[in-house]
Amino acid sequence: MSLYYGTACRRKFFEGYRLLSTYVTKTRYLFELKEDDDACKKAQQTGAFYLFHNLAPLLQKSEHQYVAPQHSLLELERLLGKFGQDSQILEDSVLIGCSEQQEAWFALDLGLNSSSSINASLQKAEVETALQGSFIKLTKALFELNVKDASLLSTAHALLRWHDAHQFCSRSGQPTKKNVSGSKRVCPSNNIIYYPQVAPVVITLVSDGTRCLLVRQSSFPKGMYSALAGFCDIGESLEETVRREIAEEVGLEVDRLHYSASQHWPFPHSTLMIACHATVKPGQTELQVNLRELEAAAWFSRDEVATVLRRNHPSNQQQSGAVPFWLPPKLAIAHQLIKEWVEKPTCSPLPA
Ligand SMILES: NC(=O)C1=CN([C@@H]2O[C@H](COP(=O)(O)OP(=O)(O)OC[C@H]3O[C@@H](n4cnc5c(N)ncnc54)[C@H](O)[C@@H]3O)[C@@H](O)[C@H]2O)C=CC1
Ligand SMILES: [Mg+2]
Repeated sequence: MSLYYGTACRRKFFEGYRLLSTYVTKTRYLFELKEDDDACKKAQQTGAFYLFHNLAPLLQKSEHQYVAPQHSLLELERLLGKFGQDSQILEDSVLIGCSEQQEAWFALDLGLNSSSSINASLQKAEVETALQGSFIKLTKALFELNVKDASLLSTAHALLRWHDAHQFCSRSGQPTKKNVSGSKRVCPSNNIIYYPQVAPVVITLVSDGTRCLLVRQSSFPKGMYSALAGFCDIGESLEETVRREIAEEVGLEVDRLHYSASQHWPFPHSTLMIACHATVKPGQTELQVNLRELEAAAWFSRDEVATVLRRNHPSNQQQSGAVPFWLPPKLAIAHQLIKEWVEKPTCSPLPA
Protein backbone atom coordinates (compact mmCIF):
# COMPACT_ATOMS: atom_id res chain seq x y z
CA MET A 1 0.00 0.00 0.00
CA SER A 2 2.81 2.45 0.88
CA LEU A 3 4.15 2.05 -2.67
CA TYR A 4 1.01 3.55 -4.13
CA TYR A 5 -0.29 5.88 -1.43
CA GLY A 6 1.23 9.26 -0.49
CA THR A 7 1.75 10.22 3.17
CA ALA A 8 -1.53 12.15 3.42
CA CYS A 9 -3.46 9.25 1.98
CA ARG A 10 -1.75 6.81 4.32
CA ARG A 11 -2.54 8.99 7.34
CA LYS A 12 -6.17 9.16 6.25
CA PHE A 13 -6.31 5.41 5.82
CA PHE A 14 -4.94 4.73 9.30
CA GLU A 15 -7.10 7.44 10.92
CA GLY A 16 -10.08 5.80 9.30
CA TYR A 17 -8.89 2.44 10.53
CA ARG A 18 -8.52 3.75 14.10
CA LEU A 19 -12.07 5.13 14.08
CA LEU A 20 -13.49 1.94 12.67
CA SER A 21 -11.50 -0.07 15.16
CA THR A 22 -13.05 1.73 18.17
CA TYR A 23 -16.51 1.17 16.78
CA VAL A 24 -15.84 -2.46 15.91
CA THR A 25 -14.32 -3.15 19.33
CA LYS A 26 -17.34 -1.65 21.06
CA THR A 27 -19.75 -3.57 18.85
CA ARG A 28 -17.94 -6.87 19.46
CA TYR A 29 -17.94 -6.19 23.21
CA LEU A 30 -21.71 -5.60 23.20
CA PHE A 31 -22.18 -8.78 21.16
CA GLU A 32 -20.20 -10.73 23.77
CA LEU A 33 -22.30 -9.28 26.60
CA LYS A 34 -25.52 -10.22 24.82
CA GLU A 35 -24.39 -13.81 24.28
CA ASP A 36 -22.42 -14.55 27.45
CA ASP A 37 -24.32 -14.34 30.76
CA ASP A 38 -21.16 -14.46 32.90
CA ALA A 39 -19.47 -11.67 30.92
CA CYS A 40 -22.64 -9.59 31.25
CA LYS A 41 -22.86 -10.15 35.02
CA LYS A 42 -19.22 -9.06 35.29
CA ALA A 43 -19.96 -5.95 33.22
CA GLN A 44 -22.74 -5.02 35.69
CA GLN A 45 -20.11 -4.71 38.45
CA THR A 46 -18.45 -1.76 36.69
CA GLY A 47 -21.43 -0.64 34.61
CA ALA A 48 -23.86 2.25 34.87
CA PHE A 49 -27.62 1.95 35.39
CA TYR A 50 -30.44 4.16 34.11
CA LEU A 51 -33.49 3.89 36.32
CA PHE A 52 -37.18 3.76 35.44
CA HIS A 53 -40.40 3.48 37.43
CA ASN A 54 -43.33 1.91 35.59
CA LEU A 55 -41.55 2.72 32.33
CA ALA A 56 -41.03 6.40 33.24
CA PRO A 57 -37.30 7.31 33.20
CA LEU A 58 -35.61 9.05 36.13
CA LEU A 59 -34.49 12.56 35.16
CA GLN A 60 -32.71 15.28 37.06
CA LYS A 61 -33.02 18.96 36.28
CA SER A 62 -29.68 20.60 35.55
CA GLU A 63 -29.33 24.31 34.76
CA HIS A 64 -31.00 24.48 31.37
CA GLN A 65 -32.26 21.01 30.65
CA TYR A 66 -33.04 17.58 32.03
CA VAL A 67 -30.34 14.91 32.26
CA ALA A 68 -30.69 11.16 32.72
CA PRO A 69 -28.48 10.26 35.71
CA GLN A 70 -26.41 7.06 35.84
CA HIS A 71 -26.02 4.97 38.98
CA SER A 72 -23.35 2.38 39.80
CA LEU A 73 -24.20 -1.11 41.02
CA LEU A 74 -22.97 -0.16 44.48
CA GLU A 75 -25.25 2.89 44.61
CA LEU A 76 -28.17 0.74 43.50
CA GLU A 77 -27.48 -1.91 46.12
CA ARG A 78 -27.35 0.82 48.78
CA LEU A 79 -30.67 2.23 47.54
CA LEU A 80 -32.33 -1.19 47.60
CA GLY A 81 -30.91 -1.81 51.10
CA LYS A 82 -32.33 1.50 52.29
CA PHE A 83 -35.80 0.32 51.25
CA GLY A 84 -35.30 -3.12 52.80
CA GLN A 85 -35.02 -4.91 49.42
CA ASP A 86 -32.42 -7.45 48.34
CA SER A 87 -30.60 -7.23 45.02
CA GLN A 88 -32.69 -9.79 43.14
CA ILE A 89 -34.50 -7.06 41.23
CA LEU A 90 -31.17 -6.38 39.45
CA GLU A 91 -31.83 -9.55 37.45
CA ASP A 92 -34.52 -7.58 35.62
CA SER A 93 -32.01 -5.07 34.22
CA VAL A 94 -31.39 -4.93 30.48
CA LEU A 95 -28.27 -4.01 28.53
CA ILE A 96 -28.79 -0.90 26.40
CA GLY A 97 -25.30 0.03 25.20
CA CYS A 98 -21.78 0.88 26.29
CA SER A 99 -19.32 3.76 26.23
CA GLU A 100 -16.24 3.88 23.99
CA GLN A 101 -14.26 2.82 27.07
CA GLN A 102 -16.48 -0.26 27.36
CA GLU A 103 -18.46 0.80 30.40
CA ALA A 104 -21.68 -1.17 29.94
CA TRP A 105 -24.99 0.67 30.33
CA PHE A 106 -28.09 -1.01 31.75
CA ALA A 107 -31.68 0.01 32.39
CA LEU A 108 -33.72 -1.15 35.36
CA ASP A 109 -37.36 -0.55 36.24
CA LEU A 110 -37.96 -0.24 39.98
CA GLY A 111 -41.74 -0.05 39.63
CA LEU A 112 -42.62 -3.07 37.50
CA ASN A 113 -43.21 -6.36 39.26
CA SER A 114 -41.63 -8.99 37.05
CA SER A 115 -42.21 -12.70 37.64
CA SER A 116 -38.46 -13.24 38.14
CA SER A 117 -38.43 -10.83 41.04
CA ILE A 118 -39.88 -11.59 44.44
CA ASN A 119 -39.42 -7.94 45.39
CA ALA A 120 -42.38 -5.68 45.70
CA SER A 121 -41.96 -2.62 43.46
CA LEU A 122 -40.47 0.44 45.13
CA GLN A 123 -42.63 3.43 45.92
CA LYS A 124 -42.15 6.13 43.29
CA ALA A 125 -42.19 9.19 45.54
CA GLU A 126 -39.77 7.69 48.06
CA VAL A 127 -37.27 6.73 45.36
CA GLU A 128 -37.56 10.17 43.76
CA THR A 129 -36.67 11.79 47.07
CA ALA A 130 -33.77 9.41 47.67
CA LEU A 131 -32.36 9.96 44.17
CA GLN A 132 -33.15 13.69 43.91
CA GLY A 133 -34.92 13.30 40.60
CA SER A 134 -38.33 12.66 39.06
CA PHE A 135 -39.71 9.78 37.04
CA ILE A 136 -41.16 11.51 33.99
CA LYS A 137 -43.37 9.85 31.34
CA LEU A 138 -41.40 9.09 28.20
CA THR A 139 -43.82 11.07 26.01
CA LYS A 140 -42.61 14.18 27.88
CA ALA A 141 -39.08 13.07 28.82
CA LEU A 142 -37.91 12.45 25.23
CA PHE A 143 -38.44 16.05 24.27
CA GLU A 144 -36.56 17.39 27.29
CA LEU A 145 -33.31 15.49 26.68
CA ASN A 146 -30.31 15.72 24.37
CA VAL A 147 -30.35 13.39 21.36
CA LYS A 148 -27.99 10.80 22.88
CA ASP A 149 -29.96 10.40 26.11
CA ALA A 150 -33.29 10.48 24.25
CA SER A 151 -32.15 7.65 22.00
CA LEU A 152 -30.74 5.60 24.88
CA LEU A 153 -33.87 5.99 27.02
CA SER A 154 -36.14 5.21 24.11
CA THR A 155 -34.24 1.93 23.54
CA ALA A 156 -34.37 1.18 27.26
CA HIS A 157 -38.10 1.91 27.43
CA ALA A 158 -38.84 -0.36 24.44
CA LEU A 159 -36.78 -3.23 25.86
CA LEU A 160 -38.15 -2.95 29.40
CA ARG A 161 -41.69 -2.85 28.07
CA TRP A 162 -41.11 -5.85 25.81
CA HIS A 163 -39.81 -7.92 28.75
CA ASP A 164 -42.71 -6.83 30.93
CA ALA A 165 -45.21 -7.93 28.26
CA HIS A 166 -43.53 -11.24 27.31
CA GLN A 167 -43.12 -13.09 30.56
CA PHE A 168 -44.98 -16.19 29.43
CA CYS A 169 -44.48 -18.63 26.57
CA SER A 170 -47.33 -18.35 24.04
CA ARG A 171 -47.01 -22.10 23.31
CA SER A 172 -46.68 -23.67 26.81
CA GLY A 173 -48.05 -20.89 29.00
CA GLN A 174 -45.00 -21.34 31.27
CA PRO A 175 -42.94 -18.37 32.56
CA THR A 176 -40.09 -17.48 30.18
CA LYS A 177 -36.62 -16.68 31.49
CA LYS A 178 -34.67 -13.62 30.44
CA ASN A 179 -30.94 -13.94 29.69
CA VAL A 180 -28.72 -11.58 31.71
CA SER A 181 -28.44 -8.89 29.00
CA GLY A 182 -32.14 -9.03 28.14
CA SER A 183 -31.50 -9.69 24.44
CA LYS A 184 -33.91 -12.66 24.54
CA ARG A 185 -36.24 -14.80 26.70
CA VAL A 186 -36.36 -18.58 26.66
CA CYS A 187 -39.11 -20.98 27.68
CA PRO A 188 -37.42 -23.61 29.88
CA SER A 189 -40.07 -26.24 29.06
CA ASN A 190 -39.62 -26.27 25.26
CA ASN A 191 -36.55 -24.04 24.60
CA ILE A 192 -38.50 -21.65 22.37
CA ILE A 193 -36.52 -18.40 22.17
CA TYR A 194 -38.34 -15.05 22.06
CA TYR A 195 -36.51 -11.96 20.75
CA PRO A 196 -37.60 -8.33 21.28
CA GLN A 197 -39.93 -7.28 18.48
CA VAL A 198 -39.82 -4.19 16.30
CA ALA A 199 -42.66 -3.28 13.93
CA PRO A 200 -41.59 -1.63 10.65
CA VAL A 201 -43.56 1.50 9.74
CA VAL A 202 -43.13 3.61 6.61
CA ILE A 203 -43.53 7.35 6.87
CA THR A 204 -43.79 9.14 3.56
CA LEU A 205 -43.83 12.76 2.56
CA VAL A 206 -45.79 12.91 -0.66
CA SER A 207 -45.14 15.78 -3.04
CA ASP A 208 -46.61 16.80 -6.38
CA GLY A 209 -43.42 18.66 -7.27
CA THR A 210 -44.36 22.01 -5.75
CA ARG A 211 -46.56 21.13 -2.75
CA CYS A 212 -46.38 18.48 -0.05
CA LEU A 213 -49.15 16.48 1.55
CA LEU A 214 -49.64 16.74 5.31
CA VAL A 215 -52.21 14.79 7.27
CA ARG A 216 -53.87 14.67 10.69
CA GLN A 217 -55.13 11.74 12.72
CA SER A 218 -57.70 12.46 15.41
CA SER A 219 -55.22 11.05 17.97
CA PHE A 220 -52.59 13.71 17.14
CA PRO A 221 -52.14 16.65 19.53
CA LYS A 222 -54.45 19.53 18.59
CA GLY A 223 -53.29 21.41 15.48
CA MET A 224 -50.46 19.02 14.56
CA TYR A 225 -50.04 17.78 10.98
CA SER A 226 -47.49 15.20 9.85
CA ALA A 227 -46.41 12.98 6.96
CA LEU A 228 -48.38 9.83 6.08
CA ALA A 229 -47.45 6.78 8.17
CA GLY A 230 -48.45 3.14 8.13
CA PHE A 231 -47.42 -0.27 9.46
CA CYS A 232 -45.96 -2.81 7.03
CA ASP A 233 -48.25 -5.76 6.46
CA ILE A 234 -46.82 -9.27 6.45
CA GLY A 235 -45.52 -10.16 3.01
CA GLU A 236 -44.96 -6.57 1.85
CA SER A 237 -41.78 -4.84 0.71
CA LEU A 238 -41.33 -1.26 1.93
CA GLU A 239 -42.17 0.02 -1.54
CA GLU A 240 -45.44 -1.93 -1.51
CA THR A 241 -46.34 -0.57 1.93
CA VAL A 242 -45.76 3.01 0.76
CA ARG A 243 -47.92 2.52 -2.32
CA ARG A 244 -50.70 0.77 -0.35
CA GLU A 245 -50.77 3.27 2.55
CA ILE A 246 -50.96 6.26 0.22
CA ALA A 247 -53.70 4.65 -1.84
CA GLU A 248 -55.60 3.57 1.31
CA GLU A 249 -55.38 6.85 3.21
CA VAL A 250 -55.61 9.56 0.54
CA GLY A 251 -56.52 7.72 -2.68
CA LEU A 252 -53.35 8.66 -4.61
CA GLU A 253 -50.98 6.55 -6.72
CA VAL A 254 -47.25 6.90 -6.15
CA ASP A 255 -45.17 7.69 -9.20
CA ARG A 256 -41.65 7.75 -7.75
CA LEU A 257 -40.18 7.19 -4.33
CA HIS A 258 -36.84 7.30 -2.58
CA TYR A 259 -35.56 6.39 0.86
CA SER A 260 -34.43 9.15 3.21
CA ALA A 261 -33.60 7.84 6.71
CA SER A 262 -34.87 5.69 9.57
CA GLN A 263 -35.49 6.02 13.28
CA HIS A 264 -36.49 3.89 16.24
CA TRP A 265 -39.76 5.27 17.64
CA PRO A 266 -41.01 4.04 21.00
CA PHE A 267 -44.69 5.13 20.69
CA PRO A 268 -47.14 3.47 21.04
CA HIS A 269 -44.93 0.34 20.84
CA SER A 270 -41.47 -0.15 19.44
CA THR A 271 -41.49 0.74 15.75
CA LEU A 272 -38.77 1.22 13.15
CA MET A 273 -39.82 4.31 11.21
CA ILE A 274 -38.57 4.16 7.61
CA ALA A 275 -38.81 7.59 6.05
CA CYS A 276 -39.30 8.12 2.30
CA HIS A 277 -40.09 10.89 -0.14
CA ALA A 278 -42.67 10.09 -2.78
CA THR A 279 -44.06 12.00 -5.74
CA VAL A 280 -47.36 11.66 -7.51
CA LYS A 281 -47.87 12.55 -11.14
CA PRO A 282 -48.74 16.20 -11.75
CA GLY A 283 -52.44 16.44 -12.47
CA GLN A 284 -53.19 13.37 -10.32
CA THR A 285 -53.41 15.14 -7.01
CA GLU A 286 -57.08 15.05 -6.06
CA LEU A 287 -57.39 13.72 -2.51
CA GLN A 288 -59.93 11.14 -1.43
CA VAL A 289 -59.36 11.12 2.31
CA ASN A 290 -60.13 7.89 4.15
CA LEU A 291 -61.92 9.29 7.20
CA ARG A 292 -61.63 5.99 9.05
CA GLU A 293 -57.85 6.56 9.14
CA LEU A 294 -57.42 10.33 8.95
CA GLU A 295 -59.18 13.39 10.25
CA ALA A 296 -57.80 15.65 7.51
CA ALA A 297 -55.29 15.83 4.65
CA ALA A 298 -54.24 18.78 2.51
CA TRP A 299 -51.55 20.06 0.13
CA PHE A 300 -49.27 22.82 1.41
CA SER A 301 -46.82 25.02 -0.50
CA ARG A 302 -43.12 25.11 0.32
CA ASP A 303 -43.47 28.66 1.67
CA GLU A 304 -46.32 27.70 3.99
CA VAL A 305 -44.38 24.72 5.36
CA ALA A 306 -41.15 26.74 5.71
CA THR A 307 -43.06 29.35 7.75
CA VAL A 308 -44.52 26.71 10.03
CA LEU A 309 -41.11 25.07 10.51
CA ARG A 310 -39.62 28.41 11.60
CA ARG A 311 -42.33 28.98 14.22
CA ASN A 312 -42.81 25.37 15.10
CA HIS A 313 -44.27 25.26 18.56
CA PRO A 314 -47.93 24.94 19.59
CA SER A 315 -47.68 27.96 21.88
CA ASN A 316 -46.09 30.09 19.10
CA GLN A 317 -49.09 29.21 16.98
CA GLN A 318 -51.47 30.67 19.53
CA GLN A 319 -49.33 33.78 20.05
CA SER A 320 -48.97 34.63 16.37
CA GLY A 321 -52.42 33.50 15.31
CA ALA A 322 -51.06 33.40 11.75
CA VAL A 323 -49.82 29.82 11.58
CA PRO A 324 -52.71 27.47 10.94
CA PHE A 325 -50.97 24.29 12.17
CA TRP A 326 -47.73 22.95 13.60
CA LEU A 327 -45.44 20.04 12.77
CA PRO A 328 -43.92 17.19 14.83
CA PRO A 329 -40.97 18.21 17.02
CA LYS A 330 -37.34 18.06 15.81
CA LEU A 331 -36.68 14.67 17.37
CA ALA A 332 -39.36 12.97 15.22
CA ILE A 333 -38.25 11.72 11.82
CA ALA A 334 -41.39 13.30 10.32
CA HIS A 335 -39.86 16.69 11.17
CA GLN A 336 -36.57 15.75 9.47
CA LEU A 337 -38.41 14.53 6.39
CA ILE A 338 -40.43 17.72 6.06
CA LYS A 339 -37.35 19.89 6.69
CA GLU A 340 -35.43 17.95 4.05
CA TRP A 341 -38.19 18.58 1.52
CA VAL A 342 -38.26 22.30 2.30
CA GLU A 343 -34.47 22.62 2.08
CA LYS A 344 -33.73 20.30 -0.85
CA PRO A 345 -36.41 20.88 -3.41
CA THR A 346 -34.43 19.31 -6.22
CA CYS A 347 -33.33 15.93 -4.82
CA SER A 348 -33.69 13.46 -7.67
CA PRO A 349 -36.17 10.64 -7.13
CA LEU A 350 -35.60 6.98 -8.03
CA PRO A 351 -38.25 4.95 -9.80
CA ALA A 352 -40.66 3.17 -7.45
N1 LIG B 1 -41.61 9.44 14.51
C1 LIG B 1 -42.44 10.10 13.73
O1 LIG B 1 -42.08 11.11 13.14
C2 LIG B 1 -43.86 9.60 13.51
C3 LIG B 1 -44.25 8.37 14.00
N2 LIG B 1 -45.50 7.86 13.72
C4 LIG B 1 -45.82 6.51 14.24
O2 LIG B 1 -46.14 5.69 13.14
C5 LIG B 1 -46.96 4.65 13.59
C6 LIG B 1 -47.92 4.18 12.53
O3 LIG B 1 -48.72 5.21 12.04
P1 LIG B 1 -50.29 5.00 11.79
O4 LIG B 1 -50.72 6.02 10.81
O5 LIG B 1 -50.97 4.95 13.11
O6 LIG B 1 -50.35 3.53 11.14
P2 LIG B 1 -51.48 2.89 10.17
O7 LIG B 1 -51.85 3.85 9.10
O8 LIG B 1 -50.95 1.54 9.75
O9 LIG B 1 -52.77 2.76 11.06
C7 LIG B 1 -52.77 2.21 12.35
C8 LIG B 1 -53.62 0.96 12.37
O10 LIG B 1 -52.91 -0.07 11.73
C9 LIG B 1 -53.22 -1.33 12.33
N3 LIG B 1 -51.95 -2.03 12.58
C10 LIG B 1 -51.36 -2.89 11.72
N4 LIG B 1 -50.22 -3.40 12.21
C11 LIG B 1 -50.05 -2.85 13.43
C12 LIG B 1 -49.04 -2.99 14.44
N5 LIG B 1 -47.98 -3.77 14.29
N6 LIG B 1 -49.18 -2.25 15.56
C13 LIG B 1 -50.24 -1.43 15.74
N7 LIG B 1 -51.22 -1.27 14.83
C14 LIG B 1 -51.15 -1.98 13.67
C15 LIG B 1 -54.08 -1.02 13.56
O11 LIG B 1 -55.41 -1.28 13.20
C16 LIG B 1 -53.90 0.47 13.77
O12 LIG B 1 -55.04 1.07 14.28
C17 LIG B 1 -47.65 5.16 14.86
O13 LIG B 1 -47.29 4.26 15.86
C18 LIG B 1 -47.03 6.52 15.13
O14 LIG B 1 -46.62 6.64 16.49
C19 LIG B 1 -46.42 8.54 12.96
C20 LIG B 1 -46.09 9.78 12.47
C21 LIG B 1 -44.82 10.45 12.77
MG1 LIG C 1 -51.55 5.95 8.92
